[in-house]
Amino acid sequence: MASKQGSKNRKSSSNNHNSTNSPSSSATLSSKRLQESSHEDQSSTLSSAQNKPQYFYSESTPAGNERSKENVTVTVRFRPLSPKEIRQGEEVAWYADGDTIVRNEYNPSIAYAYDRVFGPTTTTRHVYDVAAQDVVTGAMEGINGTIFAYGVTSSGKTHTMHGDQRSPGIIPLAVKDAFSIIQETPSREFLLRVSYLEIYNEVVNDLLNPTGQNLRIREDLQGTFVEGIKEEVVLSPAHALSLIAAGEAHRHVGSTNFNLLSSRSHTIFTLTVESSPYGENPEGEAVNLSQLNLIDLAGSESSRAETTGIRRKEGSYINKSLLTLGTVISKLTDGRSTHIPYRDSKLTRLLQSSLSGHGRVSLICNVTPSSSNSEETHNTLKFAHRAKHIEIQAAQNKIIDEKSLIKKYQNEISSLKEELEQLKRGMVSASPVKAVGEDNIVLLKQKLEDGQVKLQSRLEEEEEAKAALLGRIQRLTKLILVSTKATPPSRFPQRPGPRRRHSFGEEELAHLPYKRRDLILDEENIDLYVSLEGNGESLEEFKEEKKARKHGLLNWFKLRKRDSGSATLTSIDGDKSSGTKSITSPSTPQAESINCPTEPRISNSLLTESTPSADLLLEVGEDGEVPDDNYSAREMSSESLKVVDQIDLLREQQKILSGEVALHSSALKRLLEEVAHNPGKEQTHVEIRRLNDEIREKNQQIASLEQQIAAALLASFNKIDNSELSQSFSEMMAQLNEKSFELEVP
Ligand SMILES: Nc1ncnc2c1ncn2[C@@H]1O[C@H](COP(=O)(O)OP(=O)(O)OP(=O)(O)O)[C@@H](O)[C@H]1O
Repeated sequence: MASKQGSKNRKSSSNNHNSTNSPSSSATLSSKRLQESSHEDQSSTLSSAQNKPQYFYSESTPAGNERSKENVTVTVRFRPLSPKEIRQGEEVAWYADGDTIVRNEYNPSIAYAYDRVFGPTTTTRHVYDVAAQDVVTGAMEGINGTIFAYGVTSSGKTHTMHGDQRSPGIIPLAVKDAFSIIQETPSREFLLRVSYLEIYNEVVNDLLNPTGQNLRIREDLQGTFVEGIKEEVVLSPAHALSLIAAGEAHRHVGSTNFNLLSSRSHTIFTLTVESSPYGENPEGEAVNLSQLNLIDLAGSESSRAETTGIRRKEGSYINKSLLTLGTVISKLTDGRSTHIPYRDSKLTRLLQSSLSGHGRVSLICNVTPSSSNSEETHNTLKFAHRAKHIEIQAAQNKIIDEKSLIKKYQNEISSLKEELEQLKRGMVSASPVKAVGEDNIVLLKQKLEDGQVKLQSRLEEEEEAKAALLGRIQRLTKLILVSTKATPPSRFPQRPGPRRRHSFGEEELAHLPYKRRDLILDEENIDLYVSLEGNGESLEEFKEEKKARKHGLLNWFKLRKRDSGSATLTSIDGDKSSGTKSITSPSTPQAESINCPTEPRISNSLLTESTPSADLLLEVGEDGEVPDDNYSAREMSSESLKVVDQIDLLREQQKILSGEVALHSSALKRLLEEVAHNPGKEQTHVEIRRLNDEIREKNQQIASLEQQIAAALLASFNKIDNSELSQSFSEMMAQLNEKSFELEVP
C-alpha cells in the first residue's frame, strides 16, 4: 500500500513542477466537476452592492491605478500519508494531478481545479511563495490581507500555518518577510503591532493576555473589532515570534481520534502595519494602514470523531462555526443572497471585512490523500471550490486621523524635540541676578551666593528634564522601524547588517516548536519514536513533551540556555508601559527564559541534540527547509557579541527608565516646594503620592534589569573563550557598576 502512495507522490510531485498553471488546463479536462465549475464561474459574480463594505479607512488606490477586482486565491495542500495510515493499509483516494487539479483515484471523472495544488512533498516555503507572499507584500503596502488554513482535523493546518524549526510555517515566514520588506523599503518608516486571539467554543480569548477572556466583538462605524484585545508593538521577528509562542501556551488543544494534539480553537494572529514616507511628515498627510490576518482554523470533526463530553461540545462548536463559514461563502458566491449571515458565528463576524470583499484573501485547504478520509477530503474540496468564486477588491487603505499610531508617535517625537530645543535655549540664557545698590556689598554677596545655588539647582533640574526628554524621544523613535539603509549610522550603531529574507536566526527559531518530521502523533508511533531516539521515555512522558511543544512550548523556553534579548522590547502603552513589563512578569515564557537562563535541560531530550550556537544564522536551503547541519555549534566568539547586544538592550531599557525617574523626581521636587507653601491642597498630595509610587516602581524595574544583566553575564560565562571572557566580563562589570552608579536616584 505504501508503494501506491509512493508512486502517487512521485506522479504528483513531478507534475507539480512541470505543468503550467494555466486556466486552460482545466478546460482540457472533460470531467463533470470541471464543467460544473466553469458554469459556476459565469454565474457567481458577486455584487459589491450586496456586500456593503464595512470599510473603516478612506480608500485610495495606488497612483493612477484602478481598484483591481480579484478572486480569493484558493490552493489545496496534500499532506503525506502518515506511518500509521501506511501501516493500516490506507490507500490514496485523492491526488494532485499537476499543478492545478485534484483528482479522485477511484473515479477519475471527479476532478477540481484550483489556483494551485501542492502535492505531499511540497515544502511550506514553496506554499508560502505561491499562496502567501503576495498577500504579505500587499499588507506592507496598505492592502488588507487574510490567509487561512482550512481542513479536517489532522490534515496539516497547524503544520502549514505554524510549522516547526525544521519547516517554519506561513506565520513565521510572513513575520520574517514583513521585517525584510521594511529593510528593503528605505523610503518609508513602519510601525508594526500584533494581536493574537482564539475562538474557543464561541468565546473570544486574548492569547497575549491570559486575563482577556470572553472578549466582546463590537461594531462601530469603522467595522468590527474585539474590545479590549491587547496589541503589542513589535520590533523584530524574534520579538513577534516570542509573542506567538507565548500565546500558543494559552491555546486550547486536545487529543482526538485522529490527532493527539488537535487544535480545538480557531486562532487569528493579526499584524497591523502602518507606514508613512521616511523623514519629516507634515501633519494631515495620509498614512498607510492595513491588517494581515493569519488564521489557523480548528479542524472540522468527522462523524467518526471521538465523542467524550468535552470533545463533543468542542466539536459541535467547531463544526457549527465552520458550517457558518461555508454558508457565508456560498451566499457570497451565489450572487442572489441579500442576507449574509456573518453574525451567526464569531469567526465569520471577525472575518466579515475580509470576506465581504476587501483586501487580498488566500485560502489554503489542507487535505489528506487517505481513503479513510475520502469523504471529508471531498467536502473540503467542494468548500474550496465555492470559495474560489468570491470576488474581492484590493485597495490601499489610507488614513489621516489620529487612529494612526505611527502618526501619533511622529507628532510626539517632533513636539518633544521642540521642547528639548527650548530647554536648551533656556539653559543658555539663564536669567541674570538683579543689580542691587552699590553701597550694600554684604547684601550683594549674599544675593550672588543665593543666585548661584538656585542657578545650580535649576541647571541640574533642567539637565534631568533634558535626559528624560531625550530618553522618551529615543524610546518612541525605536518603535518606528526604518530600513538601516535609510538610517543615519548613529541610529543603530552596533547592529548587524540585514539578514537574508529567508534566513531564520537561532533566536527566531527558538520560538518555533522543535518537532520530528514525518511523525504523526499517535500512540501507535511510540515504538517508532523510541527506536529512533534510542531512549526509554514512557508514552506519558512522550505525550507530555509533545504536548508541551505544541502548547507554546513552555518547557521549551525553560530548556533554552539563553533567549532573545528582544523579549524585553517595549510595549505599546505609552509612558507607563516601560518596556520592562514583559521582563518582570514571571508568567510569560520570555520572562522565564531571561530570569532562568541556566536552567538545566531534560536529559534525553530531543532538544539537547540540536541546541545551536547563540548567534547562528540558519540559512534555509533551496527547498526552503532548514538543513540539520546548520545546528552545529560554531563561532563561539559571536556568543560574546550576542551577550553584549542583549546587555545593550537591557541598558537601553535602564536609560529610558532612569530618564523617566529623573523627570518624575524633578516634578516631585516642584510639587514638594508647592506643598510647603500651600499644604492644604489635596490634589497636590495625590499627585505626590502617585509620583512616589511611579518612581518606586520604576526603580524596582531598574533593579530587576540590573539583575538580568548580571544573569546574562553569568549565563554567558562558560560559553565564551576564557581569555576573552575575563576581559569582557570585567569590562561589562565595570560598565554595569558605572551604570548603576549613574542610575542612583537621589
Ligand atoms: N505537509 C506535511 N508534511 C509532513 N507532515 C505533515 C504535513 N502536514 C501535516 N503533517 C503532520 O501531520 C500531523 C497532523 O498535522 P497538524 O497537526 O498540522 O493537523 P491539523 O490540521 O492542524 O489538525 P487539528 O485540526 O486536529 O489541529 C502532524 O504530525 C504534522 O506534522
